[in-house]
Amino acid sequence: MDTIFIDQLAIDTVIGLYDWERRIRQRVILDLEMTFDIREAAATDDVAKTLDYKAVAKRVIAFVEASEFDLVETLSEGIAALILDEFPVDRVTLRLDKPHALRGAKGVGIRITRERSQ
Ligand SMILES: Nc1nc2c(c(=O)[nH]1)N=C([C@H](O)[C@@H](O)CO)CN2
Repeated sequence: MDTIFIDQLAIDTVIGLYDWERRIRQRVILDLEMTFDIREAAATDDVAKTLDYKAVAKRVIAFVEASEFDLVETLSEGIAALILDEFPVDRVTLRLDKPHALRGAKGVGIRITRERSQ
C-alpha cells in the first residue's frame, strides 16, 4: 500500500499536566503517515481521487488548536481517530513531538499506529 505523509506540522495548543501548562499554548510537531492507494489519482491526475493532504492538515490543525488535553497520549489518539473517521485511510502512523517539554532533551512524545476497525 502507498503512503501519503505530512511531516513536521507545527501547531500551538494547550497541553500538559501542570498548572503553568494550562495557562499557555505550547507547540507540538506532528508527523503523519497515512496508507492510501494512489494509483487511481495518478492515472486520472485528479485530486478528487486521492487523499488531499491539505484537507487532512486543515482538519488536524483545527482539532489540535481547539483541544486542551493533559496527556500527549490523549491528543494523539484523538488525532488518529479523527483521521480514520473522516478520511479514506485504513491505517495511520502518527508521531507527536512536544519539543519544549523536557529540559535537556530535543523533544519528547509518542508514536502510535492505528487501523480502521473492520
Ligand atoms: N507519558 C507522558 N508523560 C508525561 C506527559 C505526557 O503527556 N505523557 N506530560 C508531562 C508534562 O505535561 C510535561 O510535558 C511538562 O513538562 C510529563 N510526563
